Amino acid sequence: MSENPDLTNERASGTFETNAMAAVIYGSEKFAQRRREITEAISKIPEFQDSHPLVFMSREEKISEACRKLAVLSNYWNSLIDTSDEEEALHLYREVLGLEGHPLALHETMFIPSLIAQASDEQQEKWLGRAQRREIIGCYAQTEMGHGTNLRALETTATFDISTREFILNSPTITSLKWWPGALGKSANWSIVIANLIIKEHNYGPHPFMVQLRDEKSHEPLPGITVGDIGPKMAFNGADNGFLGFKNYRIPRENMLMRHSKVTSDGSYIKPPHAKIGYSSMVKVRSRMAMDQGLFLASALVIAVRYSAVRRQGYLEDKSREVKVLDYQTQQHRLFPSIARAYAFIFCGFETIRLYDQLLIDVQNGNTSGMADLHALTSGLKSVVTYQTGEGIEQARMACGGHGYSMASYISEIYGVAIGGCTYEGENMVMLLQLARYLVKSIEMIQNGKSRELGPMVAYLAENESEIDLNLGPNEYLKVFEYAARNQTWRATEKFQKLRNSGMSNEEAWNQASVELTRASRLHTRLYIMSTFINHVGSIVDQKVKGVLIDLLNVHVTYEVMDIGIYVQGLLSSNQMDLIRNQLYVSLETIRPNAVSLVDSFQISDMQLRSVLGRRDGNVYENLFKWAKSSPLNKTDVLPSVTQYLKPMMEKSKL
Ligand SMILES: CCCCCCCCCC/C=C\CCCCCCCC(=O)SCCNC(=O)CCNC(=O)[C@H](O)C(C)(C)COP(=O)(O)OP(=O)(O)OC[C@H]1O[C@@H](n2cnc3c(N)ncnc32)[C@H](O)[C@@H]1OP(=O)(O)O
Ligand SMILES: Cc1cc2nc3c(=O)[nH]c(=O)nc-3n(C[C@H](O)[C@H](O)[C@H](O)COP(=O)(O)OP(=O)(O)OC[C@H]3O[C@@H](n4cnc5c(N)ncnc54)[C@H](O)[C@@H]3O)c2cc1C
Repeated sequence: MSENPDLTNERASGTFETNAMAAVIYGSEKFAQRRREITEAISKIPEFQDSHPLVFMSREEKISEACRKLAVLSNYWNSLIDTSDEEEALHLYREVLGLEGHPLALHETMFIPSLIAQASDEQQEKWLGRAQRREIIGCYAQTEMGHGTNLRALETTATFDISTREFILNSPTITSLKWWPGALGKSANWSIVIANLIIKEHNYGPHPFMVQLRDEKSHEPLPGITVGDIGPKMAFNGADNGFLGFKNYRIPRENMLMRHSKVTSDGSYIKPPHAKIGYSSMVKVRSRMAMDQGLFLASALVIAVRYSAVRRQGYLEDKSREVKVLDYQTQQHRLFPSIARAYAFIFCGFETIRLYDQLLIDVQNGNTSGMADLHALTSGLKSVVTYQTGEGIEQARMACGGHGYSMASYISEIYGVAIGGCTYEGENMVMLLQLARYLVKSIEMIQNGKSRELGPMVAYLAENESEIDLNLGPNEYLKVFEYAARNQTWRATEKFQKLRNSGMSNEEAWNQASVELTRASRLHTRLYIMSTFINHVGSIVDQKVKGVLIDLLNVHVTYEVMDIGIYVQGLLSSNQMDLIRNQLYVSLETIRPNAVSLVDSFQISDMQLRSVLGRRDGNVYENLFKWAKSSPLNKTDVLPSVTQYLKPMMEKSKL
């Protein structure tokens, strides 16, 4: 079937090459090209296709389907990608497995990175290759039923038995059961387990241990291990998140991951170079989240924008034909700022991934000085990005009207998976408060006359306000954001200090200032996102691409400033606010002809999107009907439930 002419026309109105834009989105022409090649190669392998639509499958079927594809994938892995390239691997996983989770997701995202960051050279020699070759499947078991946030209260213990030189693992209570780890329930046979290290009755706090859970031949749980699946979730049901308990389960001393902290055979403890170095796997995942969430948001927008260009409803001036709903200003206001955010998040993602890779090298060389900065940055970024991604996906769903609510759109599944990011890798409020600690410390440095020692990301906190001339473009909007973030950070810090100085405990003062503190963290992070977007656009060479991205940046800066209006009342007059509002409306119109091309540029395949509404060819209606007919409920005209219950009920009512 040929392409829907409405989409053909939209594509013809684009002013730039989508391949050139994809090169900007994905950081290089080479990688954008590799993504296309991988997608093309996968499309020719029939076993990678869903055996039937995932949305009609039960959980067991989803997990089985994911395992089937992983088994097929193992035959093609080396021929499809450069296995040393993490981004290629991720693209392959996304294309083949989609986003509903699978038994290797945590193996790749946390188990292997933990071995790289936490295992000594000898331990890597023993386990890393096996993990990378997928001879074993691992997970990351940290969260317990009773505690996920407050790691200092974890209850699982690893007690050193000096006589046998083993650790004895125990789960002393119900609440100490590990709860949530992905792939733990049914798939993983090894795990990195975070447990309190106890030597001679002294608790040294949470440390990582390499623990075998299941027999490598029979896959049966080993004696002393209780393990299983925690049941269905809001989404992500292709993953077997699990529970895990230990009863006097012994592992050799050499199974504590000892790159940083160490326990010698005589039970001596050697401290790590930084107290929080064991938290690196979390920082690794957080540093990826802006990218991953940006792609979740992008997926929902591809669906909503393409569909809005083929969906016709109502009239504007021309009464001879209904308009594309994408021509309504409300629809543009609902979708275009999110397109800008998706671009911005991906740009930020590349930046934080690079920063993590650099930090890993620094830490391996004994330099831990960058840890606090990256922890603060990624804590704020994961919180803001996951929240705004959730908002953007939900707006995309509503923008598709009734069909958006159908699983045929697939947007609800994208939403369910993405929104999990607000919780996993540190609950958002908690992580905003981690960033707030860093911001408060920065203000205290300024108060103590140490402004010069501030890092580049917080230097603006020490600056004075300057006049704003909004006609000058994005950098002036950045100043508006700096003003808002600076003002709020000072106000929140002063509130905290005032409460503390009034005699309140540090903890209670912090708690009573915490809503204001989280607001400061959000503004600081949104400033970082805007500034990264501006810098990125500034570095683009292709003039056509740059021109469109400047238009998109204009949508971004005007929308973001309008969105934080309450924080800039002291800086901007109501006339200036009106000016910005009008600039936003103008920029929505400017970007309109490029809307479809901007989402096409994400180059997310139909196979990955799984959306009837978001099909690249725009042939929505005939496929929607086909999809509905394939619903299991339509296998027969008369359901057994009708025969068994409704018919007798109706018959009875006739009497
Ligand atoms: C290659 C191919 C890849 C293929 C991949 C396929 C992918 C497929 C699709 C994937 C899609 C989805 C994947 C889903 C994956 C889901 C993964 C989810 C995994 C998890 O959730 S794991 C569990 C995560 N848990 C958490 O995040 C817990 C949150 N809590 C904490 O982090 C901490 O407890 C805390 C809140 C930070 C507090 O810690 P603590 O009490 O110890 O510390 P204090 O508050 O007292 O702070 C002390 C001091 O320490 C500083 N600090 C804290 N953390 C760090 C750190 N990480 N680094 C540096 N410094 C840190 C803190 O700032 C304080 O400093 P200060 O005293 O203020 O100077
Ligand atoms: C899809 C998914 C996958 C996961 N995968 C894994 C995994 O692979 N491995 C793993 O170990 N874990 C995993 N987890 C667990 C996850 O990391 C935790 O659920 C998360 O860190 C939040 O911790 P919690 O559940 O204890 O929340 P809680 O801390 O109980 O949060 C409840 C509420 O209390 C608030 N709160 C808590 N502490 C504070 C505070 N100090 N100040 C202010 N407010 C506070 C929170 O903001 C929140 O509103 C996963 C979770 C999900 C949803």
